Amino acid sequence: MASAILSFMGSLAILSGADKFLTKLIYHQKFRMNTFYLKHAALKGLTTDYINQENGIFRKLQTESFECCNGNYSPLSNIYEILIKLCTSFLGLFVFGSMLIQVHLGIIIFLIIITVISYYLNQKIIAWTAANNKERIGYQQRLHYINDISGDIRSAKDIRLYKIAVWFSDIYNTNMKGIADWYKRFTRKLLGIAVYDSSLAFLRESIVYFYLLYLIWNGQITVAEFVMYLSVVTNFSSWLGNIFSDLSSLNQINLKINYFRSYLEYPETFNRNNGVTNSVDDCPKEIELKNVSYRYEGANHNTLQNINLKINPGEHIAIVGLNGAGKTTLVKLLCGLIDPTEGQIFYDGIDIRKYNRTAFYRLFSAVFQQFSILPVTIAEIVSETTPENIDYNKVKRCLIVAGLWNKIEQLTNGVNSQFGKTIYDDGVEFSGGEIQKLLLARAMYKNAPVMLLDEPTAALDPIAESTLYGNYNQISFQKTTVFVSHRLASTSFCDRIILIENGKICEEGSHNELLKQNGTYRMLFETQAKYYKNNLDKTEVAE
Ligand SMILES: Nc1ncnc2c1ncn2[C@@H]1O[C@H](COP(=O)(O)OP(=O)(O)OP(=O)(O)O)[C@@H](O)[C@H]1O
Repeated sequence: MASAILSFMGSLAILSGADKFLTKLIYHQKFRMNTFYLKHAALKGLTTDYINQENGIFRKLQTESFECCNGNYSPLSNIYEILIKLCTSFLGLFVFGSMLIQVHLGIIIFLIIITVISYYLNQKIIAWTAANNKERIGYQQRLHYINDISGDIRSAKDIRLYKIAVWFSDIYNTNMKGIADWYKRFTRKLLGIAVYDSSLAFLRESIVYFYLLYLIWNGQITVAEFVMYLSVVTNFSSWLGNIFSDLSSLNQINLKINYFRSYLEYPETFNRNNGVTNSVDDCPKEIELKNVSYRYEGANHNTLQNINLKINPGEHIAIVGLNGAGKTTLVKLLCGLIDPTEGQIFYDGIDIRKYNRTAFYRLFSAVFQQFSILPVTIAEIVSETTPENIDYNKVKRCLIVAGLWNKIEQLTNGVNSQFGKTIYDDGVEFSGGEIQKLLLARAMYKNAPVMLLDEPTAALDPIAESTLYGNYNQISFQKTTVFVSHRLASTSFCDRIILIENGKICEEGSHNELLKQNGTYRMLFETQAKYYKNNLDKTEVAE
């Protein structure tokens, strides 16, 4: 008897020690695995085809994937812990099972049946949670959004001027109430299952208890053994229950890993590791669009429809049109951020799908309306390279032509000043127009053969704008340029103006040719000119 009790106590100590030791041992491994997969998730996001980033399904998978490996309690880091728990549970099951088998095999079978029933009862909670999770996540997303935006400097002005705080506070309360209701329903479900679960545990304990009493009655075990076996039964049931719940957790993690895998394996359609590179040099080549149409994912009509356009090497093109006409979409097509849904685009006579896309991007310097600037030094932003590789004279030249040098000169650290205060307390903040000049300097530094400027002057003051037009020849020297603008007068220095209307090229020619056509361009131009002229006339009359 003493040996049985000793082996019982020893097994308990070994199992709990093994569990603690292994859990500590994997701590470092968990961290390594998290960072490894986080890096892959980030790399996929950074390098995936641009079109994937515009795709709702991809973005959802991306969010799920980051959640899967972010933090010490993420599903991926739990794998190790669960596997260790499973090992110790199996060991415990084996140790206590071998003790119980000496009493009666039927007890083991009975305990397994009770545990399986309890497991299926608990599966009901998991199924309920899965079915109602979308609702809970919705509340949480809205609450997170408000939490995030409350500290976002970009929204701070609108929040104050449009009384958004009051509005958001109502939304906050509604969602807090929604989530509290959700947890109330969840708890009710949990309690319902807990009643059944406790009844099962009671049934289990009673039957085993009476059976062991019966054995004492018959003189088959002593009172001391009775007490020990009671404890063995509880331990056996607990290890068995752990195994079932760990297997269920592994199953759920498996689902999340499937999301992660779908994200990492999300199809990439652009040529990356192979493809043509021989036309990618400093010399601009002919660009031709043949019957190009483009439809955004989920849209019910084409944004661009059957575009045919040839841009000669070194030609300066202006693209004009009303809001939503498709100008930016055309620019994205030209530089290969998106591929036509119909038709083909050729660069130097070769379909751009055949190019190595990474090399192809070297052909373009672009300034988009939506920009991204990293919190690094001004020189690093302009040169897009590390400090040891920066050509500081070139940085200066580009900043002068972009009209930003006077501002940079006044900064204590000049071009080595950090941009923005998101990371550096002493970072410098720029106005909208100054940011646009910085982006222009960056585009010039890249010195690519094709320059794409999508409304580069929208935020510039009249003098800065006029200086830019004056410098345009210098900026665009020996380059093909595509200049998108709503200021029609500014397009007159371009060789050719393309007017896009309803996704099609409606008018094409020089400024004077388009005025003579008496069409939409003339109407738009006169509408804009009239505004300036009328104001000027009024001022002169007043004088
Ligand atoms: N990522 C997108 N997903 C779905 N539709 C889009 C997307 N981007 C643009 N669109 C749609 O395509 C149309 C053309 O957009 P685009 O940005 O090309 O117009 P634009 O001529 O540059 O307009 P603006 O002068 O206002 O800048 C718009 O009606 C817009 O709703």
